[in-house]
Amino acid sequence: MTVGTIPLQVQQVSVGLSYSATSRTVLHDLSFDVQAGEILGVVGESGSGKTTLGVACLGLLPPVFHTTGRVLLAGRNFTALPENARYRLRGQGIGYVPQEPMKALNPGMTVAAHIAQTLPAGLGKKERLERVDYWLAQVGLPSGTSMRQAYPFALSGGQRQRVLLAAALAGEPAVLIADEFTTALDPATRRNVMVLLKKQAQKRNMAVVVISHDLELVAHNTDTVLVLRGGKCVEYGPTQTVLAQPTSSYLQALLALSLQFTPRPPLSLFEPEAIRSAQYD
Ligand SMILES: Nc1ncnc2c1ncn2[C@@H]1O[C@H](COP(=O)(O)OP(=O)(O)OP(=O)(O)O)[C@@H](O)[C@H]1O
Repeated sequence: MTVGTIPLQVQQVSVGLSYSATSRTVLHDLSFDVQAGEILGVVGESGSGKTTLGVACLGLLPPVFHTTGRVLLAGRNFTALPENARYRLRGQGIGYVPQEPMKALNPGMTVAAHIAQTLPAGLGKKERLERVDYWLAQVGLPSGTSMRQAYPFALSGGQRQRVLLAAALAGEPAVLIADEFTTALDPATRRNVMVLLKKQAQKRNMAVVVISHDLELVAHNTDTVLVLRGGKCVEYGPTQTVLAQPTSSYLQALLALSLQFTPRPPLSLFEPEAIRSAQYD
């Protein structure tokens, strides 16, 4: 990539959805850039269009969706490319960690095969094996035969998410879109993979889009944030500024809600009555 080129530019992207009697707009006229080394957080309530935005950037929305506008990768109009050219760019031009690991992993492929398929072409067998082990270790999974030869059904949810992250990072993409990729991870592992992602973004000038419900994760780990509501951008800018001075009533309410959380007195285990009578409103 030429120095100074912006890895990801989303320009006036709108996405409509039509099937049967349904016809509506899911994303409304979104525009933003993600610079080399930048991590952009995309937040918003369920159904606000976060995943649709990520998949639209990859040009992988199913036919019920209609996309207008442009997605540029390193200045090149990705949207206008024929599908075979876009296919070649996925993995190393633009990588993806999908939201649903079990759907994304091929049940007939081992962990090693998932990671190896995104590695740069032309590596020898020994180097491929070493790189698979390297990426497994990077995401905190054991390297070695038993993990390499495991099939997805034998993995926990958090292990599956990390295999997908390892596979995406192994492609050394210029742009990475990671959709809710820490939901099945314990807090320590979540922290470690975020540290890994930040280091990779800086080391390789990778532009990253992190899609998440988790305001805290976004607050601590992203440079910029885009808040979606009903498919519209209601806030966009440097994360610390946007979170410190929210202009939309939506983000103000969201922030107030996260601050209002007060821990409840602990319930004694093995006391079903206490659990039944507890108020979780
Ligand atoms: N394959 C599909 N067919 C029809 N409608 C869809 C499809 N995928 C998504 N939608 C609709 O598009 C809208 C945006 O969905 P999307 O998955 O992008 O939201 P989201 O913000 O990622 O939600 P979540 O946080 O729950 O993952 C929703 O109204 C959803 O119902």
